[in-house]
Amino acid sequence: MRKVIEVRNLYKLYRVGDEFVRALDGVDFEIYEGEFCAIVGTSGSGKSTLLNMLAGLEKPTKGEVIIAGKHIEKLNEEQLVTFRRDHVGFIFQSFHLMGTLNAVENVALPLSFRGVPRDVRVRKANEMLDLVKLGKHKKHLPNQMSGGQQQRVGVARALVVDPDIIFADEPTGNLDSHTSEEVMELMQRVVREQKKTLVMVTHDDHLATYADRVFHIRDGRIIKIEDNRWKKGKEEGGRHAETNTERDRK
Ligand SMILES: Nc1ncnc2c1ncn2[C@@H]1O[C@H](COP(=O)(O)OP(=O)(O)OP(=O)(O)O)[C@@H](O)[C@H]1O
Repeated sequence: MRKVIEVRNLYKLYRVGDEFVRALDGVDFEIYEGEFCAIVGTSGSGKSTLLNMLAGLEKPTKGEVIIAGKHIEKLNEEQLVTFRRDHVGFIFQSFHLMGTLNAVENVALPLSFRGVPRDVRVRKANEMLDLVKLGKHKKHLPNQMSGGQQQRVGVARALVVDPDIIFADEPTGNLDSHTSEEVMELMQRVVREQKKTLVMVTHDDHLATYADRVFHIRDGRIIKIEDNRWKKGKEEGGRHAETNTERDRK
């Protein structure tokens, strides 16, 4: 199985007044093609900082982030924009949909930034909305849809560019618990069907159980990597046996 994300000895220090905050304090892991991974930790543990490093939105203080074979910590701003456009899809907590555009137009938007012809954009957006089971809401504006439906549009929009990796930052943070479970089931299904790699950040231990592997982060360190595929009895469970042990480095 192909390695899609490799993080080596990653540090991020922030200066606050005279002090340094170690937001990431020596992080190492690998994520493979087709995995659904959750990064879980309490507020301030370093989740968003880690996701920002993986997405190339912030530079690490030290260490390596290798995505699809590219050292992204070495890319300049312009190269990072290209890298994100070509390899990455995002799902946000607050959906980030355009209020004046209907569901099809919202999903098609990332394709227009790539210069895809209109008929192809519309066809792909329609396909993605069918995939997330929003066939009946294609012409609806965001304010004519529920939170769960809006996040389904968000999932379709992340998928439409056929990215190698999808990053999701608290994707169900604005949804009630029932709707959250539905969105998690949807993400689980699309990862499997579309063979995507999904990295999700959450503070919610229960939602993390939807992931294949769960990375527990505390004080900027990965303290444990759990493999849920064993519990779910999935066929490929053995692949990461070596990473399934407690790795408390304290
Ligand atoms: N720009 C910044 N300047 C200074 N300190 C920062 C900055 N960003 C994050 N930190 C600090 O780094 C640590 C990790 O923050 P981070 O936002 O990654 O945590 P988190 O797990 O995502 O928290 P939350 O769940 O509340 O979003 C915290 O101590 C935070 O105060």
